[in-house]
Amino acid sequence: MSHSAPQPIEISASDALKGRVTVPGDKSISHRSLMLSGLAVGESRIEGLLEGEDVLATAAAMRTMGVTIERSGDGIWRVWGVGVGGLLQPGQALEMGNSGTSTRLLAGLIASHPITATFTGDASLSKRPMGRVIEPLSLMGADITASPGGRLPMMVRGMNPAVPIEYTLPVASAQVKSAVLLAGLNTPGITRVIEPVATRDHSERMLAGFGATLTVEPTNRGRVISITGEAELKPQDIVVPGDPSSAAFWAVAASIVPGSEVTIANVGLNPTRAGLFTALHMMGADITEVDPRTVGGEPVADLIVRHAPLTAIDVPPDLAPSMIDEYPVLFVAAAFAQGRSVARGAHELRVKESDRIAAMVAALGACGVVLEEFEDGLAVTGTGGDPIPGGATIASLLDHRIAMAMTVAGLHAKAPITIDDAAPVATSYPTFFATLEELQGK
Ligand SMILES: O=C(O)C1=C[C@@H](OP(=O)(O)O)[C@@H](O)[C@H](O)C1
Ligand SMILES: C=C(OP(=O)(O)O)C(=O)O
Repeated sequence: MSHSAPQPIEISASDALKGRVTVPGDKSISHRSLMLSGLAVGESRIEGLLEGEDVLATAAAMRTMGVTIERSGDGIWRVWGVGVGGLLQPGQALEMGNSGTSTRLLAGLIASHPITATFTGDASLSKRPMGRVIEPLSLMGADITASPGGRLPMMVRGMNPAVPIEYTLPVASAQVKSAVLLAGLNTPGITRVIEPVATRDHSERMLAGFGATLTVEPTNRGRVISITGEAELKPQDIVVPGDPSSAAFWAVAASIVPGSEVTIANVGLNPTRAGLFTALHMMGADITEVDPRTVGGEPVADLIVRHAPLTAIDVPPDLAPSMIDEYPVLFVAAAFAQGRSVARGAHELRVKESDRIAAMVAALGACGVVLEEFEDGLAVTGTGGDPIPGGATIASLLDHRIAMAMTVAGLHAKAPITIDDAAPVATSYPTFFATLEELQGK
C-alpha cells in the first residue's frame, strides 16, 4: 500500500496491439460489494472482485470492524456480514492507502455506528479534501476531527442513533452521495440525497439489490434518492463486471497505435460510467459493442477497438461525471487527433490522486504536445495520428491513472517515455503491464 522504492518503467513505441483482454473487476462496484456484504446478515459471495490495493484497503478496514472476509480463489471472495448496525470498534487506525473511495464511503458507514475510527492515508490521499463528507455526516450527528484543510488523518466518532437529513450535493460526487446513503442505512427514518447532476449509480443499484428500501425520483431539482434506515440487508451472490475505467486505456491504445485490433471482454457500460466511449465515438474511434448483456445488474458488452484516425472535439462538459477518471487518457487520445480538442467543466480533476489537469499538462507538455491549461480543463493540439515526440521522464505523482495514461502515450512516441514510478498502477490495475505485453505478443 505504501510503495517504498519507486519503480521506473520505460515505454517505447509499440507495434500493433492485437488480441483479446479481460479487464479486472470494476473498482467502484468492488468496494461497494465488500461494504454491503459486510453489513448483510449471513454469507455473500463475490466473483470478479478487483484485487487492487484500493479494494484491499476496504477489505482490511471491514475486517478490522468485525466482518469476516475470505479469499477463496482468483477474484472469488466470501464475506460473512455482521448486519446493519453491527460494525465493531476498530482496534487500530484504518489505513486507506491511496483510496478516496474507501475513505469517504467508510466514513459514511461509521458515521451512524456507535464507534470511532481514525483514517490515515498515503501522501496523495492526505492532500485530498474530506470536507465534502465531513459536512453532511456532521449534520447527521457524527463528530469528525480532521487535519487542517479537512484532510487526513481524520477521526470519525459515529452518532447512534444518527439523524436523517435531506442533503443536496454541492459537488457532483458519487463518493459524497454514497457516504450519506451508507450513513442512512443505520439511521432511523428516511435519509435523502438530491443530486443536481447524475453521478455513477452503483450504490443505488446495489443497495436495492441487497434489499434496502431505496427510491430514485427524477425531479426538477435533480435525482432525489431516498433510503429508509435501519434496513436489513440480505446476503447476495455478486458478479462484478469489468471496469470501464481500466478498459479505457486499451480503447485509447488500440485507437492510436497503427494496425491495432483489440477485443476488450466484459466491459461494464453503465451509462453513468461510459462517457469516455461516447467521447471516443465523437472523435471517430472505431469501437464496436458486441454481445450486450446484464452482469450483476449492470449493462456489459465486449468492445472491439480498431486503430482509426481521430478528430479533435469539444468534449461536452455534461459528459464529465460519466468519464471523470478517464480524462487523463482522453487527453492522450486528443494528443493524436487532428486539430485542437477542448475539455472544460472538469474542475474535479484538480482534487483526485493528483491534480490531474496540472499533471497531464506537465507530462504531455514534456513529451512535446501543445497544450493550454484552464482552471477547469485543458486544450490539446493533436498530431493528426503521427507519433508525439516523447523522450521525457514523467512524474506519476502517486496517481495510477497518470502512470497508465502516459504509458499509452509512450506506445506511439518517437522517443521512449519513462514513468518515474509505475507502482501506483497496483491500486486499480495490478495486471496492467502484463496485459500490455500480451497485446504486444511478448
Ligand atoms: O464512487 C466512486 O466509486 C468513485 C467516484 C468518483 O469520485 P468522486 O465522487 O470524488 O467524483 C471517482 O473519481 C472515483 O474513482 C470512484
Ligand atoms: C479518483 C480515483 O479513485 P479514488 O477517489 O477512490 O482514490 C480513481 O480511481 O481515479
